[in-house]
Amino acid sequence: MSLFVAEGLVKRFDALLATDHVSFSVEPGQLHALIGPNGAGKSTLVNQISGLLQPDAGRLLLDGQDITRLPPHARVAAGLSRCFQVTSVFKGQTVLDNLLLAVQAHAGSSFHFLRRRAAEAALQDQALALAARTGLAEVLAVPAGELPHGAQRKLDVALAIAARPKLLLLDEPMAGMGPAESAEMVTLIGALRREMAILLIEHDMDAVFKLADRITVLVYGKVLVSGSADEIRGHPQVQAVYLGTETTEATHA
Ligand SMILES: Nc1ncnc2c1ncn2[C@@H]1O[C@H](COP(=O)(O)OP(=O)(O)OP(=O)(O)O)[C@@H](O)[C@H]1O
Repeated sequence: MSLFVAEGLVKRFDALLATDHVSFSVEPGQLHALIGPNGAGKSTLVNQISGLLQPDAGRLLLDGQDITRLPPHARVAAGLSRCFQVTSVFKGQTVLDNLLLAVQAHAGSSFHFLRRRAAEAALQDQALALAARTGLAEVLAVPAGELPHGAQRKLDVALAIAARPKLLLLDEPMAGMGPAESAEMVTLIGALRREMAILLIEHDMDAVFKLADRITVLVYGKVLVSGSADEIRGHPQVQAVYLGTETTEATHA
């Protein structure tokens, strides 16, 4: 069974069909990338998946559960975490405090049987483990707002995986990064994909081809093609529409 299914999604903005009967699925353990030129409808689709926008038709299934009508926080509880293009950290708080808040928010009742000291120690352990996994162990005492851009994005990822998602939705995690920071983010995502399925929306094509098991290409709100990284790389229509050098979008990508 697919871990995540988008089935016949439709979203209209007046006369514009921004999502035109989009269907694709993410398999367990896979990193699935969603690419497409500017204006193809990626953000509109991601917002429907995370629950910020309601589709006009179609449905979304996560691990067999219909999540189409759930509000965003209920989707997180169901196992779908999103990392935003715009950072969601508390900038005045230290990295450690941000991690502790996130771990605590998702701990639920799991520490209720512990005494307060022991529960605090368990939360602290989880926050430190999260920092180690995401390469933030050296900057725990730094206020989040003072981190370099790349480290802020890592903190975003850390906050999203604190919820222990089944599917992690990464919305342009490399945006605004230089080559060194991008390379670090590719390494981090590469490590996470062993633990959870990932849906990656990204303009950086090198990163997409390095990381993706499957790629879905959106053009004018429609799925042009879905396939393995090799199939997409060699697909003539994809090359013409998206990877070709003749369009400004391709330069941007
Ligand atoms: N709230 C809205 N109201 C009206 N039109 C919208 C709205 N949001 C998006 N659109 C339109 O829908 C189309 C798809 O936009 P969308 O932002 O989803 O594309 P995108 O692939 O994410 O683009 P980019 O890569 O530039 O972020 C565009 O033509 C856009 O102008």
